[in-house]
Amino acid sequence: MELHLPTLVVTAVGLNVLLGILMLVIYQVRRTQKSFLTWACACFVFALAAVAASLRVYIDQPWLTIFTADVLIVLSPLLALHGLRQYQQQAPVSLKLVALVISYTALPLVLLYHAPIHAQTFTSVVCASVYLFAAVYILTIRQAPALTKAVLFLLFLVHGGLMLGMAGMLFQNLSAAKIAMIEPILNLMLMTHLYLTTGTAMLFPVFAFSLSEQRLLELANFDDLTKMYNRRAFWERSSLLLAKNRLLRKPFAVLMIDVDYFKAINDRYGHAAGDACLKRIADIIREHLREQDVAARVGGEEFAVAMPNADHNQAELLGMQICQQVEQEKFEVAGQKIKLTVSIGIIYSSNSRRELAELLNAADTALYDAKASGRNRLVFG
Ligand SMILES: Nc1nc2c(ncn2[C@@H]2O[C@H](COP(=O)(O)OP(=O)(O)OP(=O)(O)O)[C@@H](O)[C@H]2O)c(=O)[nH]1
Repeated sequence: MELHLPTLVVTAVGLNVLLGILMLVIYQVRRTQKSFLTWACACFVFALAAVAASLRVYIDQPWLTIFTADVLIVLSPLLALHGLRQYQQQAPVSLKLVALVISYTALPLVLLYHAPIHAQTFTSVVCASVYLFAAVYILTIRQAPALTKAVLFLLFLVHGGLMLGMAGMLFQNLSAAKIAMIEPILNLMLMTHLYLTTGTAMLFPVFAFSLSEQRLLELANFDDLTKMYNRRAFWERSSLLLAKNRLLRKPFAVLMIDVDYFKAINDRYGHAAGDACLKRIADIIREHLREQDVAARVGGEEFAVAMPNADHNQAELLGMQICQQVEQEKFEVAGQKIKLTVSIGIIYSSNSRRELAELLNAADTALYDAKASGRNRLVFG
């Protein structure tokens, strides 16, 4: 295959400058998202690096075409990674890691830049490490949508592998004569590197926006503490299930679950301990649900479960299991063992004819009765 490296370099530089400008425009609109500014810098730095490196053929100034170019080549993915960290943490992120890697890169390059092949081998190893680190890092971004995450992971992984391959080839052929022999392969690798960098940069805005979209959905539907549905999402989902069951004349049950004397737990052990208990109770509820059940945290220390197509015994069994497990559990918080109980009100509709609001009110009344008659029990409404 005929390689037109100069054309490709010009295209890559042009695209990265354009991408950098695009990120700057986004940053103007979203001043709070510093990551766009960092990604813009990464694009400009990459374009500068490509220009500096390509001048090698025309001028003999190794401090610029090798030392400066190689430092910039390492700086670009480091900045991209820094932007990802800023986006994930949504808080100021220290530049320590960037400064550290750049210092440790620049120092050996001061000694190596008069031997271009050695310098290029070293730079490839550092870049490979940064890309592989970024691949692992992207997997830790929990709330990222799976597809964008997988594509970015693959891009970083392939890029890391490519850089390692490049370093390996350069290392085995350290003499200039041998390098001339493998030049077409090196050029191909360089081309792939330019494509991969530009492709990755293009993905950043997509990644950032899909992450915000995902976060918005999470905020709209999920409770932050327990990761259960919130009251709104519970209402939406159980209304649909109830309507479907009504058509099929199938039964429907609702459980309202409330932690007993929870105020005393907060007062005695602190709010953080209370939070940890709520999280554990949410897990206990989750562990006993059937696949089709919908559970939610509908109030401070109140949970609800909708059980479509469940008979009376199944609703009672779920209530008993939750009651018993909470009672048996020793909630370990900050080295202390806390005992808790829950009260449960259950309402059962054999043909799902009642409205959701009516069922929830009836389950609430049953819960009130469970509290009034001594707590740590379940009562059917
Ligand atoms: N830790 C923590 N506490 C919460 C949260 N939401 C509500 N609470 C607390 O839950 C407690 C509920 O207290 P009450 O409604 O008086 O009920 P209780 O003490 O559980 O008593 P009974 O329900 O009558 O058994 C209050 O102290 C709230 O501050 C939360 O997200 N985290």
